[in-house]
Amino acid sequence: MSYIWGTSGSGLSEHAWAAAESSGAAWVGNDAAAHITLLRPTVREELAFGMEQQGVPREVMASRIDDAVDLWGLGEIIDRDPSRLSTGQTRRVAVAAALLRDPGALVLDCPTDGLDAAAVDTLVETLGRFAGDVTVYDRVATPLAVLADEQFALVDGTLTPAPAPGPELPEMTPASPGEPVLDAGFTATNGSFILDATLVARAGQVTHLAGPNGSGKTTLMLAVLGLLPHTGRLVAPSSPTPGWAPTGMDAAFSKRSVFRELMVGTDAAHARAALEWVGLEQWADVHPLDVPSAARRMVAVAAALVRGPELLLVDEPTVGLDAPGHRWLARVLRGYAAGEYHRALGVGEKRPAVLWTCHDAEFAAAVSDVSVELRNRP
Ligand SMILES: Nc1ncnc2c1ncn2[C@@H]1O[C@H](COP(=O)(O)OP(=O)(O)OP(=O)(O)O)[C@@H](O)[C@H]1O
Repeated sequence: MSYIWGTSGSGLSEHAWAAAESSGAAWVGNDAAAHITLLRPTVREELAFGMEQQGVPREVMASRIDDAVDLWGLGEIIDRDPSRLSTGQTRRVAVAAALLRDPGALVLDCPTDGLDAAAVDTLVETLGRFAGDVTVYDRVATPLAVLADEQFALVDGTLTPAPAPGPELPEMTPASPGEPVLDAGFTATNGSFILDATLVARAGQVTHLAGPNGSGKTTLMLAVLGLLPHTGRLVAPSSPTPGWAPTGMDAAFSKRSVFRELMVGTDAAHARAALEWVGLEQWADVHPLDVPSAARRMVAVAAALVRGPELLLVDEPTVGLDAPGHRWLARVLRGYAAGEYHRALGVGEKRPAVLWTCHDAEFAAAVSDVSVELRNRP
């Protein structure tokens, strides 16, 4: 296996795409949802799609799909709409579909993004057994790097032998727990999925919301935001409403510059304060979709915190982050909970609560004061 890494903005995804096109390798890009065809009503039929195009006999198709369902843990979602899955479920389906075509070579861009630890293990085992050439692109070292025969850095369009850096783990002093800002003991519904969750997020602390793919972490955030129905106890701040940075951030941007994006729902003074405090000044006049992925992630986080909410919800912000981006994120999440942004706004002492999700257990533990695990089955 070749492992190619680069910082955000180095042209990594373009390089990956070009490598796949020129070699004819099967390709799964960093946006797994873009691989879902939207032509098929169930995950089973989605998995069959590529093999149908290849003319694979029906019984061979059925048996390969059964094996993939076992391998990737897709049994619970096999009859579900493939366009309405969780982030990690979507990537599992995209990677499984690519492998079902029995390709001679594979190019994967950030393939562990959104996958839980069990799915990452499956990916490591599967690629370890894969007979053809595999090229993995990523912004940091992931568990797949151990399989690499060679590692290269992409710098100015040129590949240079160099090992990928791991995410930097911040040194942190745990924060003392304040009053509960979010107090939930509720049942929420997301399509046919029912989430039962009990959770408290306290002022001044960064709380990590853990749980396997499809366990309901995003569902919980959507219910707290009032975007999904729930019954039971849900005590959360209502003014200002909680800030939310979704994993799929690109669809959330609606303005033609970062500065204008930060002004949504607030004013220029807040936008300026968030721009400076997060450290995004150089991108102020750039269209959000033209900003490299790590800085784009910080635009999404800045847009969520700009109004100074008491509760900040951040869903899988490490997706798309390079090593410096991890350092940046750790500073922003911890600093926000410590009240640094409110001090920068000049509104006095306030300790908000931060609730976030992240499948990198080591990084999550290094950034968080407490961790709460969801164990619902899809
Ligand atoms: N738009 C939707 N319509 C119907 N069901 C959905 C939708 N989005 C997610 N689900 C289902 O709700 C369940 C919980 O999904 P959710 O996205 O909350 O999980 P998650 O814990 O955030 O997962 P991941 O770690 O993969 O991001 C899953 O079974 C998922 O398939």
